[in-house]
Amino acid sequence: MFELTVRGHFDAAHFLRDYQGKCAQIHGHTWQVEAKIRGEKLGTAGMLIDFSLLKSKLKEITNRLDHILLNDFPHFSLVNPTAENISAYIYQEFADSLKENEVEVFAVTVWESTGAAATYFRHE
Ligand SMILES: Nc1nc2c(c(=O)[nH]1)N=C([C@H](O)[C@H](O)COP(=O)(O)OP(=O)(O)OP(=O)(O)O)CN2
Ligand SMILES: [Zn+2]
Repeated sequence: MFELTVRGHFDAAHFLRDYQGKCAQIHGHTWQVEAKIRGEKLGTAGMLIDFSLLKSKLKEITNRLDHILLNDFPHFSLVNPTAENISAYIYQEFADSLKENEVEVFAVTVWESTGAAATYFRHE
């Protein structure tokens, strides 16, 4: 089994509903995103899947979230734009974008700051 890792980032504002504390106020983060892909079969070039393809697909997703107020983004109108919910959103979108490829999106981690991150992965 092979595991590949690609990283991206986006800058966005958010505020947390149902939350007592400073994060209930609008504020921003540079969100770092890390996605892990797993698979067994290498192609003839010796690659599981091209890093450039993974990075461009991840960028297409992070670009949707870049320089916006996350609370205005349709997906986050019902669920709070926490690191947890953002990692689950990116996981699902990334997995959908790779469904034609013989790889599995294993996990997506979203770092809200250097000291705090949330990871989404599917429990077997
Ligand atoms: N489990 C989660 N907890 C919190 C989340 C989250 O997404 N998941 N988000 C927040 C806030 O967005 C907040 O911006 C981050 O809070 P906090 O780390 O307390 O604040 P700072 O980045 O300013 O860090 P300092 O250590 O206070 O400088 C809160 N919790
Ligand atoms: Zn925040």
